[in-house]
Amino acid sequence: MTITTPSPYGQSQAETKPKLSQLCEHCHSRKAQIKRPKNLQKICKECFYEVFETEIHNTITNANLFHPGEKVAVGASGGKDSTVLAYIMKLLNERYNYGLEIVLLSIDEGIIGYRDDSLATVKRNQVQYDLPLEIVSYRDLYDWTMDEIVACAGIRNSCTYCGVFRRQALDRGAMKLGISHVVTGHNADDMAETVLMNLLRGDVARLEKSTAIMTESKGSPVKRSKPFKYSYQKEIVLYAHYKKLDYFSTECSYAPEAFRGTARELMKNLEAIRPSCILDIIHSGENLVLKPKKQRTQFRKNAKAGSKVPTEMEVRSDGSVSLTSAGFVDGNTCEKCGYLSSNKICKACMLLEGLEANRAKLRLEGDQSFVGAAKLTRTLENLSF
Ligand SMILES: Nc1ncnc2c1ncn2[C@@H]1O[C@H](COP(=O)(O)OP(=O)(O)OP(=O)(O)O)[C@@H](O)[C@H]1O
Repeated sequence: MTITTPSPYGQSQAETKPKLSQLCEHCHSRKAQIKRPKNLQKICKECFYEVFETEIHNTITNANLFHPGEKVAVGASGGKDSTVLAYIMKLLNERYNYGLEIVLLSIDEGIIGYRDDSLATVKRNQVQYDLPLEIVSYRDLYDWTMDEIVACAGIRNSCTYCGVFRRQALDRGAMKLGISHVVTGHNADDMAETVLMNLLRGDVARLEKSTAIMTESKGSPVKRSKPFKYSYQKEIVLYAHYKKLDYFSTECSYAPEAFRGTARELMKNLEAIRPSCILDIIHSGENLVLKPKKQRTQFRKNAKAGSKVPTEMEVRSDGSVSLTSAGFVDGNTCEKCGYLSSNKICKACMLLEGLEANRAKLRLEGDQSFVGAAKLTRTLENLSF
């Protein structure tokens, strides 16, 4: 088999699997079978499993991610990252006696032909890994599915809606299970991509948090962590492939957020020239020293006073939606849904308000059809809330 691995020096080139005569650079006894995307080391399958698993264990222990007796939910989408995460969490928990109680938590966003198929994979994983599974749907929580949202609000902002709703849905699902820690399959590529994106957008507030392995949002009792913070996407795929894990590999039916897609392309091009750049970008993000918050807040206030003042929701020129804080304090609950929120109205309710307004507008215009309504989608893509 030919593995297409980019050259670390200059132009991309197809590199073949190490020659069978080459010995593993790790154990020096077995034949090398894999060239590690992270450092181009030629190693055997067994050593690859060992280094890959040990690096994740080291990430977990260095960051003190868990404590014995803790109940942890694995955000399980059925995709490669979270499938490998569920497998590895179970494996490491048993190997190193973390003492965790692990549950699979899936969100059904209501995307026909995508999420229904990937959830079927999670249901098989539940049996394969012998882990309990909880499924929470947007339909039950918000009375909207993503298919309906896209038909109503257009495809351009779909990632924003989905991201806000999923975050809250994961929290709600975890709280329902009495769990206050969710782990997700976000990997090193995702993290480097986020650093780049925030840097390119000048989003200093997000830049500061983008390399955190554990995050706790204001107003949420559920913390999140990323045990794959230093794991390369390509290695996760190789691991899933060689371990023959059962995962769903189709991309989401809705286009990725435009700007993230561009940052991803940029990352891939950089990785092709210099594989270590993924870790280097994360390292740079970790070591960025930002101005003290007070000065930055003042700077933002001045900028706001002199220019267009962003309201609670702003549709940016690249099509993404920015939800800005209205300045309320921690510990509030949303006035509409009662869910914990640092704002008067939680982000999910703000988005739902916009959707309901659009739905009402469409009804006034006499158009009742939502699902698959291309004309409607085009019209609504020009609307902002
Ligand atoms: N529907 C979902 N239900 C539960 N967790 C989810 C869901 N979607 C995403 N996640 C969590 O968020 C992580 C990042 O999701 P993202 O949509 O960026 O997908 P991805 O990089 O393709 O990951 P995966 O391969 O696991 O689908 C996933 O690894 C998973 O842990």
